Amino acid sequence: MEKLTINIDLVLPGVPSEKDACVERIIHALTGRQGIEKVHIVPGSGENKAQLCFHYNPAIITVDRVEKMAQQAGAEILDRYHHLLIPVKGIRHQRQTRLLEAAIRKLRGVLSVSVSAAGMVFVETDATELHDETVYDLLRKEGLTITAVPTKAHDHAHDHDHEHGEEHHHEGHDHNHQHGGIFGERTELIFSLLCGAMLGIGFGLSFLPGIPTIVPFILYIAAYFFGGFFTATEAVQTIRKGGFEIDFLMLVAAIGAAILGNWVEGALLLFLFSLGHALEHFAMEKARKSIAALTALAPKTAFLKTGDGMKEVDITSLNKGDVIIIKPNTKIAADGIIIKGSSSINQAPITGESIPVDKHAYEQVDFNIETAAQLDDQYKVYAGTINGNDSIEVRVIKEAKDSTLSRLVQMVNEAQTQKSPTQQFTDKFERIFVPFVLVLVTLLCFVFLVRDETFNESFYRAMSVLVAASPCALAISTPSAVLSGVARAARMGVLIKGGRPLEDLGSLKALAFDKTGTLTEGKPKLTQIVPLINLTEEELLKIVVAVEALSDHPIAKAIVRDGRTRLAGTNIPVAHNMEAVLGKGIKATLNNDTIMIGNLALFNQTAPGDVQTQVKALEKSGNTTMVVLRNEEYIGIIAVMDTPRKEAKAAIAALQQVGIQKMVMLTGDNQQVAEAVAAETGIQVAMGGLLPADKVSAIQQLMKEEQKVAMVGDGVNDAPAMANSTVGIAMGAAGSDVALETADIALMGDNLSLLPFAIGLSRQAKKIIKQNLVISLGVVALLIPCTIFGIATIGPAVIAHEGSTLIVVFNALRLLAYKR
Ligand SMILES: Nc1ncnc2c1ncn2[C@@H]1O[C@H](COP(=O)(O)OP(=O)(O)OP(=O)(O)O)[C@@H](O)[C@H]1O
Ligand SMILES: [Zn+2]
Repeated sequence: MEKLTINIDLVLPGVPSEKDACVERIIHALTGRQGIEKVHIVPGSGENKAQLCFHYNPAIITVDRVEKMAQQAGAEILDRYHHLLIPVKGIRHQRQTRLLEAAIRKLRGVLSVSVSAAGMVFVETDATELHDETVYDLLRKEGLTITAVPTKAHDHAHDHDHEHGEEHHHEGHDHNHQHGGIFGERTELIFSLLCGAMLGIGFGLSFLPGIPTIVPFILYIAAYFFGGFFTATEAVQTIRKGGFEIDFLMLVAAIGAAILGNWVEGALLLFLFSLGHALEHFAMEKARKSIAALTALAPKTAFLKTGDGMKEVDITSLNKGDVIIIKPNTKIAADGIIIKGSSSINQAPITGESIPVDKHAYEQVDFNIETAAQLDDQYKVYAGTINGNDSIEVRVIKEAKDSTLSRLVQMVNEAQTQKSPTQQFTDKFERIFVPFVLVLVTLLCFVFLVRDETFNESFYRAMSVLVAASPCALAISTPSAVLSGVARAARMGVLIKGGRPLEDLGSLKALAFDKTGTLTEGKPKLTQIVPLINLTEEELLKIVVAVEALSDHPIAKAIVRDGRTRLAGTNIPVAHNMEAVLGKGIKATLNNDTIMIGNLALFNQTAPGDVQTQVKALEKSGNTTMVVLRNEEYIGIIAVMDTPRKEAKAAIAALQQVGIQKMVMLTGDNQQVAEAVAAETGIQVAMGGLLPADKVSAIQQLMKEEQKVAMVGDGVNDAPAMANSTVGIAMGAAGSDVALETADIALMGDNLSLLPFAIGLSRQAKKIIKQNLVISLGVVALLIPCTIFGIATIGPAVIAHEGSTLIVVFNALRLLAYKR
């Protein structure tokens, strides 16, 4: 049996993560084919992307063939399953999203669908049954405008041009369908105000003597028209789809009032209802615009270097490898590596950190564009960030659509379509509650049969109860808060991938941290070189640097960097056959010697007593210590020391303040160092000497004690622990695609101080969601008995109903202004 691992994004380019259904599909498609025994996912960690691992029998099938099969299956799946993320305009409120979802779901070939009230439609389709165009057409038929060329999570280069054309082609004609109407976006609000005006004037005139009764009557009819126009259009649309919602019921109530001769009351009802809706729509639009503002961060054009001059080009026409010139104090147009000049760059638009970061040119001229994303942050710039006072030249390493900013915007857009647990609960509640209300209202219409009252009175009571019991506020209470929370976080450089992580983060009490790179800088310094045999420090260091040069562990990088400086000028030999021993050390061959470098565990604690004592002594003083073995001989000890991040202590204290009770550090480093760092940063519990698998069990144990636990890490050797926690939080995600993709919450900046902000914001969001539930359910609970027993009539019922809807929306909007 042989194994072959292939990066998932090579077989399924553009698939957002290994959790995507398409990964399951490819595994399913390939498992059991002749010669292939097993296919499974190897989760990504650090800069290693997630991979597919194929276990195949080389006697039956060649490695080339396996690879071909994987590529082919991947292409077939991507051809077949499309993920469409479509930004639209014209969704007016929460309820409409459910109708839309239902309508889209009815199309044959739709696998999943989710619509956010802020105007983002996510559809997963089986393209053999359904053309993307059909989905777009349906959306247009529903009166929506598609505001941008839909981004496809699964991007096929070949059908892109075609789509572009189609989009433009349709645009002009869309406008007729749009809700807007003659006064543009504000039409609904203006109509409702007109309704109110007509009603007011008519009502006033009805008291003046000498005015024929027909005049106020005509004004009331006009008020009905303006107040009922949108409500009626919507009700008709809903009924055509076989649904039926509060719009229809409002209309029935208004028409009922008119039939009974109570035009004033009916018009008042329509006025309040339409005004409430217009304002609700207006408020949601505000949250949506806050997200849309992110997209506007990137400049539209770039200055492309051409020979000795430059020309302004559209950023979409930039290719990897192009060189662009960034003028002082302008926005950077693409993700890239600085190749000339140095400048201090304001990365706040992406990372939320307002202190500019000094960056300079990468010395090596012809670097590999494909792996350049892994270079150190000091050379890397991001689209959307702002250049300081010096001009720089940047080699583009990502196309516009793949830039960190584009990915961020796309993920924020996706996040809005993910329903939170509370919203799932309220949706479910409504499904049970609404039929119950309808039965109650129907019964109430017939009260006049058993009580001494007129049908009019019974009908009125029934209508008041109906208005009182409509759960409009409930429906929007959670999505509005999630939307505002996600939008606010994104502006600070914190990506929250939906309502679930937002709510979880807001309710957790325990946090686990990775040490290296999370609580510490992750850039240790070489502190000790101790030869154990007759070797000079220099000779020992040469061996160590040669071996560690093959590893990309942060410790290895540190040893190589500092070692090279110390050995400046001398020749460093080249080692071969590197093998990493997870969480313990490495092994390699150098001049026919086998060299092993690692902690005591690597040698199963069999190192001689005096070596152990020396190691323990070094560890006591906070060093991460490694023993060097040549063949059978212990030849030396080297030690490195990492420094805690300067913001760590304050961040931990702030976390305690926002109510995180338990904070634990998990590390592969030795217990002494773990405790030293814990003491310096203020963490209560330090657990050292953990292998990645031990970190997972530590998380599981914590979850048993605390229910919800977040794991904060940098994605290097802690991805499995992050995946097993309630919420995985990645730091420094701007520089690491993998961290950005796999985490539930990503801090774009490499700075811990965003964490208390994110947690504070989530707590606030959670609090607001709770308040909103109490308000919306409370009003309904109070109003139902009040209307049944005639304490409140339809007028107050409408006011309370619309009022509570507006209160919850505006309550949620407070999150947009959340300050740390
Ligand atoms: N390339 C290497 N060279 C020498 N020692 C190594 C190497 N990789 C790992 N080790 C040893 O194994 C230990 C655990 O490594 P591991 O990668 O699990 O954790 P870490 O990076 O030290 O800390 P954290 O778990 O907080 O990220 C290290 O402290 C070191 O002693
Ligand atoms: Zn395997």
